[in-house]
Amino acid sequence: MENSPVKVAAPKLAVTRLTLTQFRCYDGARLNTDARPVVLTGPNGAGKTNLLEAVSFLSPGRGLRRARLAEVERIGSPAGAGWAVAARVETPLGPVDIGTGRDMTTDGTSERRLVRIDGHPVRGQVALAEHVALTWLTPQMDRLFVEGTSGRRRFLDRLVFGFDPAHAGRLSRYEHALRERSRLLRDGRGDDAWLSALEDEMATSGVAVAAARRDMVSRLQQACEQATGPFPRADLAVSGTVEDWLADQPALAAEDALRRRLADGRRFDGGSGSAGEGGGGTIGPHRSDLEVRHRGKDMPAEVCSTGEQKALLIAIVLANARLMAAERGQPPLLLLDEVAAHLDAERRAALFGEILAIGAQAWLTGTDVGMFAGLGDAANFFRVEDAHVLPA
Ligand SMILES: Nc1ncnc2c1ncn2[C@@H]1O[C@H](COP(=O)(O)OP(=O)(O)OP(=O)(O)O)[C@@H](O)[C@H]1O
Repeated sequence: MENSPVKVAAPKLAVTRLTLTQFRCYDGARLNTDARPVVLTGPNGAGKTNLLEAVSFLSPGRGLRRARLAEVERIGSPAGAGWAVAARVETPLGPVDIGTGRDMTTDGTSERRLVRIDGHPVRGQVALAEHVALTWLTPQMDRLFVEGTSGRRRFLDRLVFGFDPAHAGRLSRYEHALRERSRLLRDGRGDDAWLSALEDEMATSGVAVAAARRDMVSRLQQACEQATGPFPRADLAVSGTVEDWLADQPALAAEDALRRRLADGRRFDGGSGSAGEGGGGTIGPHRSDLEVRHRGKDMPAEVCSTGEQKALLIAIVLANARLMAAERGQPPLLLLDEVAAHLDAERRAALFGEILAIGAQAWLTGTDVGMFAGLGDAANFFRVEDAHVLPA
């Protein structure tokens, strides 16, 4: 029997209304909640993860499935309808109405996402990070430590967005310049001044990206140190050439060094030698990695068991939420897809206890409502059935 855990702190950031239109399996759906955690239960294929995915579109990026925008549109929806997610979000600065969806004004092949904040269109998605911080754990992330570095970089960057919304802009400027430079080098076009301008952008935003990740990892490590309870202690490090430079030289010197290395590496980066994950150059923050070790086992995360890897991820996500609550007075939204089912009763109670103590609005899914009994009346419960959301 799980005990109803610890006191409920006042949540600071919470979705209180969510409306989906032509989104995945939903023709239309509306869900009203309060700031407590949200539990969604129902059979396989009912539409639980799709609701979490809808919430994930309240932050910049491609959502928790990294879907192409066209895939998100309900199969069988009226031609040209386009999908949309609208939400009322309570924030420490007051309520915000966020609307987002695929841009249907072009030829229907657009991968551009439109964003409206309080009814006003905003350029790009970066503005979302100024209002909503969110982190997710999905079953697909069970392989985060064993797959390529890009997933771990994305995971880390999402944590950084929560503290530093400008990180999203820096990252997209860096990636844009990186792609442009690769294209010019590959095509054998591009004069010196053009390439230098792109490399200058890469040096300034790239070093800022690396510095923000280093700073995040060091603060997150401290939050991991303070963890109590049954989740494993994680040791974190971010590895990469620029990160190494930043360990013993100021940012301006690192920028100069990166600019020089880029200018010297044009011939190599234009050839096949730079192929591989991230492409377009052998050094820079597109090559960095988040390295995680299980302290108790004294082992790198990638050789830990699947269950241990999941527990490490939960430990990191909770440490991040505690850190945000302490530093910003505002924990992030937590989207925890099928997390409870994989935990034993002790860890499940510890997870619920932490969520409530931090005051985060966590969105939790599972097939069995009994798994969530430990939350007592401290959560909003919904039953999801055949693409319909019903109060439990
Ligand atoms: N673009 C789409 N149009 C219509 N239906 C879709 C679309 N994309 C996904 N679906 C369907 O949505 C349904 C619900 O998926 P979802 O992942 O939300 O289920 P779930 O309740 O989380 O299930 P599980 O417990 O198995 O994880 C699936 O049957 C899926 O085929």
